[in-house]
Amino acid sequence: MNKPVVLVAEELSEAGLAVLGADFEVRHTDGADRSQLLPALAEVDALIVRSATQVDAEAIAAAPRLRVVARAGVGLDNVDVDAATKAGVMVVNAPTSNITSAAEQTIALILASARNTAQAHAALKNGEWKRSKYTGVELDEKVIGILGLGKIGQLVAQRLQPFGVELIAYDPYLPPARAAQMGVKLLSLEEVLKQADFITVHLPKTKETLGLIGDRELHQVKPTVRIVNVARGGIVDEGALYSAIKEGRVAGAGLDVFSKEPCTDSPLFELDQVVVTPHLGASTHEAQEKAGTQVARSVKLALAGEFVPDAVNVQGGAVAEDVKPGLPLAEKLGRVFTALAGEVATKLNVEVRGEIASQDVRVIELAALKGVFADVIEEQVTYVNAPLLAKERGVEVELVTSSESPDWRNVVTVRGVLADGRQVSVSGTLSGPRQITKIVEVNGYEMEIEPTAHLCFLTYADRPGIVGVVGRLLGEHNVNIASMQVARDVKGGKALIALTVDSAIPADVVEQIVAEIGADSGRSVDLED
Ligand SMILES: NC(=O)c1ccc[n+]([C@@H]2O[C@H](COP(=O)([O-])OP(=O)(O)OC[C@H]3O[C@@H](n4cnc5c(N)ncnc54)[C@H](O)[C@@H]3O)[C@@H](O)[C@H]2O)c1
Ligand SMILES: O=C(O)[C@H](O)COP(=O)(O)O
Repeated sequence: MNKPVVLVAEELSEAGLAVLGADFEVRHTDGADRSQLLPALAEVDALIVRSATQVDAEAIAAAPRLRVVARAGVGLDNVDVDAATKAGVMVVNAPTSNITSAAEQTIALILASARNTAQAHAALKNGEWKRSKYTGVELDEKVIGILGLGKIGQLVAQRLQPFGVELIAYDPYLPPARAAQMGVKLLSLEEVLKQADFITVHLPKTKETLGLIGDRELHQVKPTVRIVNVARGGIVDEGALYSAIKEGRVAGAGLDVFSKEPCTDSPLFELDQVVVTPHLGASTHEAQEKAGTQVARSVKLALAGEFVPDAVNVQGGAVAEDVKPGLPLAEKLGRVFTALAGEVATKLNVEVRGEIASQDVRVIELAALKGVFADVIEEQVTYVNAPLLAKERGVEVELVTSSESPDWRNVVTVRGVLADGRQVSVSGTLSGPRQITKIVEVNGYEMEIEPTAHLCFLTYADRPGIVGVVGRLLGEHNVNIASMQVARDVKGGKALIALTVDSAIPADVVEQIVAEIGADSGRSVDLED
């Protein structure tokens, strides 16, 4: 069997490659070069990138087999997550892998900017002993303004605390109490701009943050302010920063990131007050090892069809161990549901009852939806795009949970209303120490059958002789019955036959059975992939 192909489009640590191991065919390309990247994507199952590869809609469309894009780092501004979601492609990152390195790089740039370290170093190596020119400022008793008090902003705050600084921050999405716990006062952007002696940026690059620190904002700051950006280029407008420094409205800057990268030529480079590094925030051995191994583990999980905790475009959080076995069960129930319904429902309830219902079981809803659409949609259906497919088709989906489950430890039910108002339901459980998957209810009839590769359900008016007719017709068409159960509401009422058979029952044979026994409905279900 061919091994899944993992395309590594930027440098990945040896440790990351080692985690991938021998089960994958690992290919390499230069992701920054479109003419190499696009053709290389044609056969890949997974793509691993850092920040230099644009994983846009065009790249995703060039990869028909793609199942996961893994960003070996934090920022996802180079990945079109919406396009990936529509294509059913999971996107993962390594959200904590390089935050310490980025925070340390921030401290380095703050200090370098305060003490002119880089400029003095360059001058001295050039034979110039200039002490007064490079007189700097202390951090002690200064006000540091942090824009974005998230993971990195918080680490920066912790690391600055011992310098005797006052910490203020702008982050409208963080509760003030959480900031106060860290000794940081949350203020408006305007107040931070007015009060800060140093401003350090730790925001994601989004529509709101692009150009957030522009000309207007740089007219509000102290002329002694130094601005450090280790987040993303463009959050601080480069043209506005250049003018502000030139005009003496800003004292200096430390920049690790640029609006267009690689950036080897910028008016800012001409200014002695500006210290720059080429996007080195995450470039430490430690961060790269963590990023590489984390994304490699995520890629393995994703290609094994398992839930990936670091996936950014899958609803629900980490999956508890006792919830995991419910995923293949729910997916099977979703497939049986659609086969029984013969159409996509207008309203779907995914019910989880029993012990596991006390956990976060949103992923069971996803698995059921994945099953519901698996056999009716041409494109690949995954945990990623299943909710989107439901939304696009106007299917209302609700997750119902209850710790009460009278008959079974845990039961999952997929219940739906069809366009004509009919209701269809199927329930299943994992039974016994071997956790065998069983269907325990169909359309209100109790039963116990294993959802093997080929199933058939017939609903008819209860009367003698029906089982014989079904057996004879299947025998005549060489379909071997593995198991059969008959359930009914009341004697002489409505009855249901559930069959497991050894081979698929051709549609015309089902029709013939339905006709001969005068069944209300007959549905065959093939769960074999
Ligand atoms: N230079 C590097 O090598 C390097 C390394 C790692 C991360 N980064 C970048 O650093 C930045 C921060 O990363 P993080 O892991 O701390 O992210 P994070 O998501 O943990 O934190 C971001 C913070 O910004 C806040 N925020 C979001 N939008 C905002 C807005 N419009 N106004 C004000 N606050 C807003 C959020 O509430 C959050 O607290 C990202 O841009 C990331 O890409 C750069
Ligand atoms: O967002 C990130 O993780 C950092 O900016 C690092 O990017 P890099 O992996 O390209 O160094």
